Amino acid sequence: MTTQKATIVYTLTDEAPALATYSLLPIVRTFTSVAGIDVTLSDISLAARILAAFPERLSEEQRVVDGLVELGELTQDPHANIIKLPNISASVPQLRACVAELQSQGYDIPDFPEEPKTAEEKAIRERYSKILGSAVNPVLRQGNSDRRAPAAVKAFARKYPHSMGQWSKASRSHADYMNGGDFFSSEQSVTMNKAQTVRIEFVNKAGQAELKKELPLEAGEVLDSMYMSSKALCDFFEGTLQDAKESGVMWSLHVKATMMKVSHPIVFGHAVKVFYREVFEKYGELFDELGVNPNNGLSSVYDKIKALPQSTQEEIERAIHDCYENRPELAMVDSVKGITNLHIPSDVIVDASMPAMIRTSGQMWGRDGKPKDAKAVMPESTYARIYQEMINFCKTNGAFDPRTMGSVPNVGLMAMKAEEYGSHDKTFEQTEDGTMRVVAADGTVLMQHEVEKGDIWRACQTKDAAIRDWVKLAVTRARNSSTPAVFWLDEERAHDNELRKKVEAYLQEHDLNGLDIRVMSYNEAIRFSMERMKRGQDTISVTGNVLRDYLTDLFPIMELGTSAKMLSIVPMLAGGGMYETGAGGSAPKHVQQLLEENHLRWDSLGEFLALAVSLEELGIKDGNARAKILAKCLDKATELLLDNGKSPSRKAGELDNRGSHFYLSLYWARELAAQTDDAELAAHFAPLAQALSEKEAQIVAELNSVQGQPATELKGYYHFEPAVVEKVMRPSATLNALLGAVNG
Ligand SMILES: NC(=O)C1=CN([C@@H]2O[C@H](COP(=O)(O)OP(=O)(O)OC[C@H]3O[C@@H](n4cnc5c(N)ncnc54)[C@H](OP(=O)(O)O)[C@@H]3O)[C@@H](O)[C@H]2O)C=CC1
Ligand SMILES: O=C(O)CCC(=O)C(=O)O
Ligand SMILES: [Mg+2]
Repeated sequence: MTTQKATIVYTLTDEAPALATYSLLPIVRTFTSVAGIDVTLSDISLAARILAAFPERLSEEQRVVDGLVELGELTQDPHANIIKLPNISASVPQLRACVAELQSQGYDIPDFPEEPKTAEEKAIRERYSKILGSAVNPVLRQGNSDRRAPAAVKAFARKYPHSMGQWSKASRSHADYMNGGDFFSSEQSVTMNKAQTVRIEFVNKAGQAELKKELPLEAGEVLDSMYMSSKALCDFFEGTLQDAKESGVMWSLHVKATMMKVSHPIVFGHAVKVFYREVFEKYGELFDELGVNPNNGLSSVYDKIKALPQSTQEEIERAIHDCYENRPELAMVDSVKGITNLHIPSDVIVDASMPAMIRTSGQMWGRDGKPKDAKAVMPESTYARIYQEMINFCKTNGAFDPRTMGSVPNVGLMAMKAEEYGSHDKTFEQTEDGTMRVVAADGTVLMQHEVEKGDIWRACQTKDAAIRDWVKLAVTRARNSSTPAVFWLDEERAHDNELRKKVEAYLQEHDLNGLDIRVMSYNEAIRFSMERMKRGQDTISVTGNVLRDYLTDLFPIMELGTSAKMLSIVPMLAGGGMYETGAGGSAPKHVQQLLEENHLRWDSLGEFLALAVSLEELGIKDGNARAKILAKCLDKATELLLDNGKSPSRKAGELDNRGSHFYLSLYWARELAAQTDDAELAAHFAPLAQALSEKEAQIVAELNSVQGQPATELKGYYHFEPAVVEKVMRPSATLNALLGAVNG
């Protein structure tokens, strides 16, 4: 019944969103096929990316295509239409767990070499380093970011507000950050007046220069350099621990070891070594021999000491426990299992963890499973200050009220690996004292820092084309939403001052008539936005990459209870579109619940919203009228789903992810059957709408009755067996049969 051919690439990722895909994708395909749209699946899960990196070690049947490479190329195609679900940005412990699982399934994948020595190990490590941390998003995000809560979602949150913990003026929770010696205090920044290749060099105390990296830069590109003093960092950690102990608040650490995948694990490692100072002092040499790496958290100690005799293991475990006596109480990730904040660097990720804390009256979970006031330690003061501002605001004004509060959408600079996002290959942990410097092609020293052994030095680059597009996107968003926009650019930051000049210049390229566009420092910007938000007014935040990440969890979690309900669009520089689903992650806790009681509380609202925009865009670009109708009806279906309370519940036995997908298909089919723009399309969906309506009770019963007991073993966590997951995620024979009948 169709004439045009178009493709949406839907990503298969990890954990909860991957499970949800097994239920949602067959539904989506049933609908899109009538508009001649293929929805193809591209596997960019952690497991697939590892398998794709070692083809020569796998048999023909075991080999997989490198989905990420393919998608990376696709981003350069003006017709690209990609729906991107959240994926694991793997920490080393996650990567190792995935490797072990693949090995146990018979894949001859090499171990991750922690400290590569031979050439072969170094080559293996090199391949793994491309998979570690935030490795997918920077490749796919070939455009800037436009994240906001659609009107229907905001209206729903106002009508049915999520719970918000009360804030007391007496709360002792606060953010703590360095007052010197951090990246913020040392940042330098230059804008290239012409294209050239600069050199990053280290000059030792004897005056010998060592080339660390050559960096080809474009004209107009902004280059920053900065360092964090390891001494200042460790003194800071010690000070915060003593302060927390004396004042009786819990201690917690919030970093982004996945996205800042080189610098933040080192910061995390210092925290582990300072917290467990006695243990590392006493067993340091033994730990070195065993290959303990504190950057991987205390789990690395537990893991490596398994090789020791039982009595030594117990002795070390006792020493660990003794530390808890002298240190403040440590925030827990899982108090039942005794997993602390310092166990694994990817368990507490600042963008999600700080808003969760602020939403919970500024409290985190203690050893006894009870919520308590906490000191939130975020060493880098550049961004930590905004959290203190929000905490101050809540202490003064009480918790935000989702029924009345306004919205803070975000336009984020992220294209072409902007800012810290792309700093990984330009981050160096110093091995001796000396000078790090950036030297221009003509020999001029552009920037330099005196550094000491252990300091973390990094450079960040931001391309002019990305900045120009970001300014354009901000103006477009301000115009389309008739909302004031604030560029968050700190007067105290060297980098932001370079950006300020460009923003001022590029704004002149646009018609600003009637728009309210301002530039403010971070503290001023967040206060301004929160004051307006409290009065029910919206303010667009236009920010750099890290603030984009932080704010698109922070504000949505206050406004909507979760960032899963965000519309997250990446208009790519080459003309294509990527539609991210939500703004959060892959929710590992949800998988645990599915395994324990066969209930998946993952909310696919982000997927629904992304799909509607993806279809609409296809409709416009290809002149595909049916795609436009599908998009319009999908948006209506999503609104109905919200209004009728058909989102997943958190409790087993009630409607879950699968049930919400059923309702989406029911409402979508009804809307299509009822629309009058395309009679053939209406006739096509009328029988499905009728059948789904008639069988509603039966289907819901089939979907809910499987819950309450453990799900079938998925035969893997990172690399589960598709046939088994399909069975678990599609338990309603009635629904499957009805969808199958449409597909013929
Ligand atoms: N875009 C991407 O690819 C991103 C990937 N990640 C990756 O995700 C993993 C987990 O990160 P983490 O920081 O724990 O953050 P998550 O966002 O995955 O989890 C935090 C909590 O947010 C809630 N949540 C998030 N998404 C949904 C959803 N769709 N439906 C319902 N609830 C939701 C859940 O709360 P509750 O448990 O209370 O239901 C969840 O436990 C990491 O491996 C990280 O690297 C993280 C961010 C973005
Ligand atoms: O790439 C990542 O690791 C996560 C990114 C993220 O959290 C975000 O973009 O919101
Ligand atoms: Mg984020």
